[in-house]
Amino acid sequence: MAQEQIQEDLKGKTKAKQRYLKEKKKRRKLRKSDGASVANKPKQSHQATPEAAESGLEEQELSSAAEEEKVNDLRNDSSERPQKRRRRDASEILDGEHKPEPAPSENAPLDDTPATLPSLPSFPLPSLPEAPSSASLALQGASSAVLSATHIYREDQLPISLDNPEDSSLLDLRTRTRLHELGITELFAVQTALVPFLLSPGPARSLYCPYAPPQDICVSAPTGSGKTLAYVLPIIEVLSTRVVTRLRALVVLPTRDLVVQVREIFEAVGKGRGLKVAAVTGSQSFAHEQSLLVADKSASLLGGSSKVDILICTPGRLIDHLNTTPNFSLQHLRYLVIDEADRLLAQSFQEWLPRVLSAIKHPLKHDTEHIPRLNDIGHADALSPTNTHILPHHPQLPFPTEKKDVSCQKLLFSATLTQDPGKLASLALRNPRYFVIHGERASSSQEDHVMDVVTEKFSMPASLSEHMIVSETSKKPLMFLYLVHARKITNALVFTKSAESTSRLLKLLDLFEELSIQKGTKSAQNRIIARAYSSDLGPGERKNILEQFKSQAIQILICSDLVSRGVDIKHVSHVVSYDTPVDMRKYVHRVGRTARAGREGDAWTLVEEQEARYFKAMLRKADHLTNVKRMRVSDDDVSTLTPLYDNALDQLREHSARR
Ligand SMILES: Nc1ncnc2c1ncn2[C@@H]1O[C@H](COP(=O)(O)OP(=O)(O)OP(=O)(O)O)[C@@H](O)[C@H]1O
Repeated sequence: MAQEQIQEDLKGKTKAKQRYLKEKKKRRKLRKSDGASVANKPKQSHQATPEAAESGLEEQELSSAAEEEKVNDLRNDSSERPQKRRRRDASEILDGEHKPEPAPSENAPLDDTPATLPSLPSFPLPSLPEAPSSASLALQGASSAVLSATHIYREDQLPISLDNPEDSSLLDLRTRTRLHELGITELFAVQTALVPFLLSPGPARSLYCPYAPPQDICVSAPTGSGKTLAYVLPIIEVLSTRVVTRLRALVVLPTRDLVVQVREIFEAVGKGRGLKVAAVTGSQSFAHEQSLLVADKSASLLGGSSKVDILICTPGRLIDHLNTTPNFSLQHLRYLVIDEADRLLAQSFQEWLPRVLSAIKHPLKHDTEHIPRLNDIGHADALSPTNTHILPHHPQLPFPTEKKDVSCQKLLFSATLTQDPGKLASLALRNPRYFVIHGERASSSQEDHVMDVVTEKFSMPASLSEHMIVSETSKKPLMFLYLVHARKITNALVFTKSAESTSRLLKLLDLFEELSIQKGTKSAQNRIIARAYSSDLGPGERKNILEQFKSQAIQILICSDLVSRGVDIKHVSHVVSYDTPVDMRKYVHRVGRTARAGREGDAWTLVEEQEARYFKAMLRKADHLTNVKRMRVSDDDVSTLTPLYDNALDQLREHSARR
């Protein structure tokens, strides 16, 4: 019985379900045919149909339809919403603060047209200030002395006349005659600017000028342009007027070779003028140097004692004498010359510069016990005029006691003068005056010249030709042999980076020459003579080798950078940088050993492939890349040298292995 009842119920339920499914089908059809209208159908409240209420399935169906409608509503409204949002944003900006949106009144008509906004005031867009030019940046730190430098050009030369007693160079007739004897008939540009300036009538020509102390001088002029004579001539001219011998000119140079060279020039030009010149470098015993410098070592003299008028020295030896030699005093100095100034300023050996500057200004230890009385001194001029204030009052003092300064004038010279304010400040220059010597007058404007000085772009001799050969490291010695044999380079200075590199290159060249003679490719008379020149050699040996090179008994001198600065050997026609110079200053000084005093000269740099980028960048930075021509050497160019070279290389390896 119960079984039957259950089956009846199931039938009833199945019928209801069938009815529901029919209805559902109908609705679906209707929805499909009425698709668009359904989409736009106004929103209405959903009421569950009685059938739907019968099943959970229907509820689900209805909620998804409602969802669909919501989406449609959102789509329809989407065109309006951003406008509303924009309006609110604009009012926010105008009022400067967020205002809550007013609630729309119930009767207010729906306004779909966008409200006209008041026009916004326009403000300039923020932008970065214009970047200053590199020129103005560079000039910012430049001193007024550099900006108002005197620029001179290579062609500004001044003839030295013997007929006219009043020559415009202001040189004494005796000096002019001497210059003619030495074959110098006109002043080079740097001399044309400096000699008349340093010899102008007035305090500039006096031995002491404590009340009108002279301006200090900084000179930047290319290598071989005659800077040495530019200071030698005025010093000889002014010091020749002296009565008593005092140390009045001190020339400081970085190397012994340069000291010897400058001393020879002073002696040659000053011949017959009665001035005593000495050089101290440490190549002689200290006691011997002391006996050259001071006459009296026994008593303590306020004014010091000197046997020389002009002293040329290296900084190290100078400090030794300042510290140790009794009565060696700089208080009478009229000229302090710092040649190759940038190199010397980079050298802090025993703090040489502050020590020298202090010895010029304060020559005496302020130790009253040791100050003798005026009567004991004997000579009124024993003490320099600047220091008379330390004497006890005496009515007959020859100098008034007004404010005065030391008469010493500092003269700085270099082909690569530094613009480093820190280094220049250490010199305590007095109202400095700059002189800069350039190449051709027409090549650049005055502003360009100032920029070149400030950015340390150095002038080069106009008569110099520059080349570079880029090669594999292993082929560099072969390239050197190519220059020597195929390019016939002779009277050459060859620069290497180290004493080791120097001796290996020399050995290779010697072996190659020997093999050439053995194989009969050259005669013994045509053998190229080369020597090494480095600081490893003693002073006597160095002097000897330099003299042989000057007399052309040696054709190739392989050397370190010891002789890259200042050394003046007239017949050097070629310079080879076997190892690339590490900076532009070094490059300028190396290549400057040739093409001196207007003569022609060739410079070659051998650049290893991996260094080429750096080397070119260095030249480009100095605006000099276009001046250095690249030369390509093919295998064919060196084919005749290669077998002997390989042979020489094998022998060199064996030689090195034996050592
Ligand atoms: N007025 C002149 N007439 C002829 N020759 C001169 C004159 N002045 C200098 N010389 C010669 O020019 C050469 C170079 O001079 P100097 O050595 O003074 O050059 P520099 O400018 O000091 O070079 P560097 O910067 O390389 O030291 C020397 O041989 C010198 O004798």
